[in-house]
Amino acid sequence: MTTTRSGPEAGPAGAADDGGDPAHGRRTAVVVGGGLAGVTAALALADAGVAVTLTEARPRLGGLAFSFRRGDLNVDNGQHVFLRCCTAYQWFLDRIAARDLVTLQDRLDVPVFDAATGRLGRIGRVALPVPLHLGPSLLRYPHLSVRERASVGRAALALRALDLDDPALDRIDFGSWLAKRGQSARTIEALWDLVGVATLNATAGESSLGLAAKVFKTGLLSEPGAADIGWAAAPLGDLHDVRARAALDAAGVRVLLRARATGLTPLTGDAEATADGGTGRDVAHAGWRVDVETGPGRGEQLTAGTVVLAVPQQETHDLLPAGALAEPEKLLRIGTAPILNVHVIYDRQVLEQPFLAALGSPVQFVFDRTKSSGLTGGGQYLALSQSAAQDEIDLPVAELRRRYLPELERVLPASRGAGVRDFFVTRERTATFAPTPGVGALRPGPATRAPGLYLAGSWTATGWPATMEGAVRSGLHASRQALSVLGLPCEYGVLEAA
Ligand SMILES: Cc1cc2nc3c(=O)[nH]c(=O)nc-3n(C[C@H](O)[C@H](O)[C@H](O)COP(=O)(O)OP(=O)(O)OC[C@H]3O[C@@H](n4cnc5c(N)ncnc54)[C@H](O)[C@@H]3O)c2cc1C
Repeated sequence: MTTTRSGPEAGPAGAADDGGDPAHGRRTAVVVGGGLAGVTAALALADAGVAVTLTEARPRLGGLAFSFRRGDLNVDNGQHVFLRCCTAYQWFLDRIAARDLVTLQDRLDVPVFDAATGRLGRIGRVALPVPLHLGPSLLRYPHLSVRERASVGRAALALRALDLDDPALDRIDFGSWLAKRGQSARTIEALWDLVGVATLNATAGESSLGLAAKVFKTGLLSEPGAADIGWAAAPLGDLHDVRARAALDAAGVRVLLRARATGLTPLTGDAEATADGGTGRDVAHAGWRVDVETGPGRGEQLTAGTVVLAVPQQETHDLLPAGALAEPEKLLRIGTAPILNVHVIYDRQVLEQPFLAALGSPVQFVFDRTKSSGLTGGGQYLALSQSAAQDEIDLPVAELRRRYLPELERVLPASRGAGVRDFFVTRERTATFAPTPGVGALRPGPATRAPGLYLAGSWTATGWPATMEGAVRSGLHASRQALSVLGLPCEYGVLEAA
């Protein structure tokens, strides 16, 4: 059975004001998708006085950044980090009152262990202006020769001179660009890819120079503290689900979980005429009907003046009404890339630091998740974050176990002889959009040609790779566009930062 709820009826406080408004129904919104982009858009719209319904297909909020229970353990689907330059994500943490659930380094410090040589190096910063702040750690970096270290400085300066607004950068691959600037294969592996694979989810050769330049310029070459690393000190679900839900409830957003949007239809009248014709955003429209499946044979029809689609690109393509984008098939050409997480519970402590990066091994980054997972009993819980994991994402657990336990013994000598209490993996096959050269031309902005319909998601044109920062920014971009059309103020200056 399908029930119908209009936004003003369904909406919380403030919605009733629309009853006498000639633009009845316009100050109502449905946000489809409860990942970081959708939650952000819902909060921003609600904060401006719009009556919002958020509809999420899964039984929880948080999208791709979530946690789940495994026995007594809280497990993150994948290790998530942010940098101090991720101003929008930190705005989000403040908005959902979750700042107390993250840790942010006082000063960038990444221990890098080379399993082939047994040497430990560090990437860190000192109290000097950019780019000198990285100079001392680069000079001491043991994983590169003196000549290679000198070449890094020259490439960094060339990178710094790039204009991020130049669309030509998107058509060039980062690996070729680095090679042309004298970066050896070893320099790319031991330095550029160390950072780039984790942030872009692709090697330099597979990455758009535009996206790589965004990461390195913003993170390493803008402010001295920009690359200080932060991570959740609690299960991701405590932030992106529990606290986000509390913030949405407090803002009066109606949240529907297990509620998959299955159709989006312009309401009859003006909207029908404009949805496929691109007749301009100033044409009055009657709004949208969003069909939502809430269980077998059950559903709701939501109506609203504004709709924000904050779902992945494939789902967006399938929900978009005809004519909403000039070339909707472009969305299907945005590829995806996997991330594998390998979880190991040892019977003792084998890693002293919060995290470690590895070279000379398939192991990429190892994080200590003992405290945040709630593990008790004196053991240690390590999560290996393996980006750009195309070759491993479908391997059986037993094979991954055979591969990774010996590798961990090479990377973490203290794990030799330690007992393994549990070993499991989490696989995210479509963890991010693939940051391949040319992807920039495929990513749409927040506005569509259909009045009142906006797009959000880390895959939209934020300038950022697929990150929590990009997701939050996309939600803010979409809501800012919507609010400006509605004539409502949007007071978040955070978009101008970074
Ligand atoms: C393993 C892993 C590690 C990562 N590591 C990092 C990291 O270290 N740092 C970082 O910044 N980023 C990281 N990311 C990327 C980051 O998690 C994402 O970019 C971000 O969370 C995407 O948010 P989003 O809201 O754009 O999309 P999503 O999270 O995909 O949210 C979309 C939501 O829409 C819902 N949905 C889909 N279809 C419908 C429908 N028809 N109706 C209703 N709801 C629907 C989905 O269930 C989902 O909840 C990582 C991602 C993964 C998977």
